[in-house]
Amino acid sequence: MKSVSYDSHLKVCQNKDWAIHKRECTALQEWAKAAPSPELFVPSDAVRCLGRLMWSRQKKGPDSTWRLKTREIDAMQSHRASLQESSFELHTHLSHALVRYLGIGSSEELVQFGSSSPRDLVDIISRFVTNTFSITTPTLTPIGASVSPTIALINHSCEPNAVVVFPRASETPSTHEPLMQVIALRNIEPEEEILTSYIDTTLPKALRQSSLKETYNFECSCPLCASMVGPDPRESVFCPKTCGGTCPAPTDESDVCRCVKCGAVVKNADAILDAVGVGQEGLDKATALQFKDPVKAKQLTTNLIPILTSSGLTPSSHPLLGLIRLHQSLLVESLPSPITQEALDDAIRAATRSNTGLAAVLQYGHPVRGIALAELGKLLAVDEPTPRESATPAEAALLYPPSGPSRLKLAYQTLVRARNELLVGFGTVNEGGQVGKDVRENIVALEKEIGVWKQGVKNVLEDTPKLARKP
Ligand SMILES: C[S@@+](CC[C@H](N)C(=O)[O-])C[C@H]1O[C@@H](n2cnc3c(N)ncnc32)[C@H](O)[C@@H]1O
Repeated sequence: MKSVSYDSHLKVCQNKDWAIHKRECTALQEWAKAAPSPELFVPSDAVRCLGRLMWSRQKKGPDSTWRLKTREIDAMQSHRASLQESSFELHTHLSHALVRYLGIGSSEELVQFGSSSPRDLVDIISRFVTNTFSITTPTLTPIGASVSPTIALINHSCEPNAVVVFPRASETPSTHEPLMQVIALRNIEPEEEILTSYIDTTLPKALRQSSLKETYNFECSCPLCASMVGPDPRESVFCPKTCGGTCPAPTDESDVCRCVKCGAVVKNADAILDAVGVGQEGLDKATALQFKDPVKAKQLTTNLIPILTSSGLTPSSHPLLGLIRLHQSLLVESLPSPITQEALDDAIRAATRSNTGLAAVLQYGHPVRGIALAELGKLLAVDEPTPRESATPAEAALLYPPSGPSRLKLAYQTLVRARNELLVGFGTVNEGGQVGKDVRENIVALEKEIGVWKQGVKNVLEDTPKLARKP
């Protein structure tokens, strides 16, 4: 049997957790016994988090902390009375799973959790769905669910002025869990509302709106959703006459699209619509296969990206950006050992396209941009297994990624940009989070390497005339 233990200095946490842990441990064992397949041995993060909420409601006695927490959670917004039909399935599924996890056999048994009826249970589920945050690693991979009644007071905008992150604060010893923080992405004026984004804002308006409606039950009227100005880079195609401008991508409602710069008309609207449809389907499939069958997922992204690119979509457009980002992570995950120049260069090209796309749709300092730039910078800084023989300057200018000293210089510049953005997105007080601190170390190491290289060149230059003078 596998076991996890608390560090000696985390005894306080262990004692605090104990009351709930006793119940959770039994519930997890019972759940695993009834699981139809090994992938379902552990309930979802949502069910586990809801289980903890219910056990904390069940906890009676003089412990005022639990009472306070329960009161705060009960004060959070619920949409029970106005649930969208599209979210019935999610709520029903969560209710069934929760009841099974808690081992509740009848509605009378709900009373011990402070709920008198299934209606109360739907309220709890709705509060949970409406107010939960994903817990993320320092590189923004979701690893769990969390409820913070205070942070849940913050409303949504697709153009947020703040973000919720979990940076490892500089004064926190590395063994402690990083805390949830709200970081301002720009100066926020007194009386100005603090707004975060609940969803992926790289998605086009229709998808953002449907996701907000389904999960949070409101229609967003933020400046980005209300904006009618110019094509949205999330759904745009390059000018068919390659004038440098872009055109709004065709949609089912409107297939007459013109370049905003030169007015040229997009002729292949149907082909673009088809490519977007196929791309969306492929992205869903590849995302589902990402961990189960990464080879197949990579095959899908490899085949689909050229189709969408040749239809004219810009790299910031949906679903091309999603495919490029997934492709990059699949390439990085499958880098061979020892690494080959070809695999490394492929990963760098994909990371560069991801960054180009993200820069067009996310504001400066957004944590996702910072992390993506750091990934690109780190890839560029990897020692080249077989650097290219020096080409002429004209040839070299056409080759990407560059090789040799130019590559080192680009790695350095990219990491500096990454650090500046990470300081914004994860907070200067947190030194840009764990990734910000790692990047700073990479920059220092590169400065030394570039310094050594420059010194080497200087030495060669100084020695060359003397050597040339030799008979
Ligand atoms: C996490 S809560 C935010 C706090 C909530 N407004 C409250 O008073 O408790 C999310 C809910 O707030 C509302 N909400 C958040 N942002 C909104 C927005 N931009 N426009 C309209 N309603 C919004 C929606 O009802 C949503 O389900």
